[in-house]
Amino acid sequence: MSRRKQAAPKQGTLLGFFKPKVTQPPEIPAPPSPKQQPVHDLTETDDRDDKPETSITTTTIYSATSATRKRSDSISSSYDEDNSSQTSIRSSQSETLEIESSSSKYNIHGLGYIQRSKPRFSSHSSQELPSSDSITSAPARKKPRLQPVIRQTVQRPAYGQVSNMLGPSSSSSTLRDIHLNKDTFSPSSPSSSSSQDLMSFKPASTLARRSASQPSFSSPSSALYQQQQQQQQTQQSLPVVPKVRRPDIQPDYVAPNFLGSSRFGSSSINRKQNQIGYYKPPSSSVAISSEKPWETSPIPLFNKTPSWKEFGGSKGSMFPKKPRKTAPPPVKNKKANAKVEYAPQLSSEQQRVLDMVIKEQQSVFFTGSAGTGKSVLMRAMISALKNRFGEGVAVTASTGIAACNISGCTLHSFGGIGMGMESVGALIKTIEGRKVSKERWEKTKVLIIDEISMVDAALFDKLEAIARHFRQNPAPFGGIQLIVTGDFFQLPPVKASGFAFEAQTWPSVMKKTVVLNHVFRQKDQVFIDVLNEMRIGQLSAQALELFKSLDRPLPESKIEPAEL
Ligand SMILES: Nc1ncnc2c1ncn2[C@@H]1O[C@H](COP(=O)(O)OP(=O)(O)OP(=O)(O)O)[C@@H](O)[C@H]1O
Repeated sequence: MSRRKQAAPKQGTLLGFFKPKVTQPPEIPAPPSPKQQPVHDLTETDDRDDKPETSITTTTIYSATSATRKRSDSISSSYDEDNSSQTSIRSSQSETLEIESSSSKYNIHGLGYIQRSKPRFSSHSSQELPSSDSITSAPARKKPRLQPVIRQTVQRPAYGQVSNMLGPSSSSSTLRDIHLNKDTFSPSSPSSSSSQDLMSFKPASTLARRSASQPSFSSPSSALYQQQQQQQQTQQSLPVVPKVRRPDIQPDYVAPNFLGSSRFGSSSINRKQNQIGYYKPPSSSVAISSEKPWETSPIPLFNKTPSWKEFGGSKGSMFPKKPRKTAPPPVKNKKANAKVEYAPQLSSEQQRVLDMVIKEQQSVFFTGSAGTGKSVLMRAMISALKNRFGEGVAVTASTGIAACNISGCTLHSFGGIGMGMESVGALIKTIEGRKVSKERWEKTKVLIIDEISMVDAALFDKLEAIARHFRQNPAPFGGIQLIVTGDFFQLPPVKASGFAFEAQTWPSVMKKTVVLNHVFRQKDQVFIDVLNEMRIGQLSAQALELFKSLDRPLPESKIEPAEL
């Protein structure tokens, strides 16, 4: 403290030439010797270095003094209205500022405030600043040691406290002026207007390092100090809001607490301790008298942080999801194991064919004209065969569409032969490389082929040889019961190697052939007879007259008739 008082401005000292109305650039005084260097608060702010600082660079001094001048101008502008006594305040405060700026070469934090804020007016011209020549001619000095900027613990005064700090005649001062001052200085007696009191200003950083617990405006006579005391008393007198445990009655809606969600990275929060159940009244003057504030509070209480399970969603999801149904037990082959219940009322001829297949277990080829119920009979057979043999029943067709109609696969896919263009030996090698196809040939007991009219003879012979090879059975088709249906009067095979019934192995395989004659699709017997004659390509005279009687011009349409 005693050292700080020695830093008062004196004529002829380092700061003496920074008078407000100097018009010529001041000369740069020679750097004082260590012995002449005034001792100031630097030793108090930095305990590591008790040596007086002599390494003030010229630039720092000029910047600091220039800034100080601006600061003093802005402050003095608040006083230069009609109070002459404040002139001394201005000058003394200005000197104090200069002292602080010059003695504390590290007063960069105070300087920063000045540089960011524009002076409200400038009564001093730039001629007061030293010229660049004088700066360069200044002797080189030791590089200053930068001090860390200590954050102020001074409580920022409210707007209404500005006048109390500066006195009754300082109503024109603004918070900005106080803001500039409070970062560097703390008035020990703000209400005093004498220069001596202002000279006793202390750097706020020094006060902050001395005691953080002491208020910056510690004078009991300070209005700010009194207001702080009143605030503390008011806070102590406020009612204590009790912490409410989780109520027994759950509210209808529980808002999600996003902080408790692991999605936001706070999954480590102990949710038991994260119960909000804690009602804070909107106004501190309102106290809760009820033991169950959620019953009387108009504000809905979020009594508990719901977990992601309680909220009905997955982790990180804020929307409830439907409970997932329990998965059914795994089934190896659902299609094969499922019992097919298809038992239409079959005609007598249909039933006879079914008995030949099921009871007599013979390979049967049944055919018939359009609408005789071949597909209906086939479905009934599949149902009966699957219920009996299970996975041993292979349902195939010559085309994909026909296979879909009976819930099967193509004959090529079943055999694992691709396009089936290679020789039997090559196809056998191909199948041997496919474990699934090989096992299928070995395990199949009944092979169903629909739309046999599109299967060429060569393919039929290849399949028969492949079956005998993999089943190691010299019987026709390796002992597989063959159920074949189709109408050879309908679509022929794509490859013109002959129909399937023209295959060499066809007679040995198909022991039974049944022709269905009852047409279910049409009821007009004349029309049925004409269709049957057209099916075999032998139209009678009556059929020709009937068709000619139907001859008429087609209505104009964009749809062109298909060419068969
Ligand atoms: N036993 C039956 N009782 C009653 N209606 C039947 C019977 N069998 C088949 N039908 C009906 O006859 C119609 C033709 O049957 P389906 O399609 O099986 O004949 P299709 O021989 O397969 O014909 P297409 O050769 O043109 O494919 C269908 O409407 C079907 O419902």
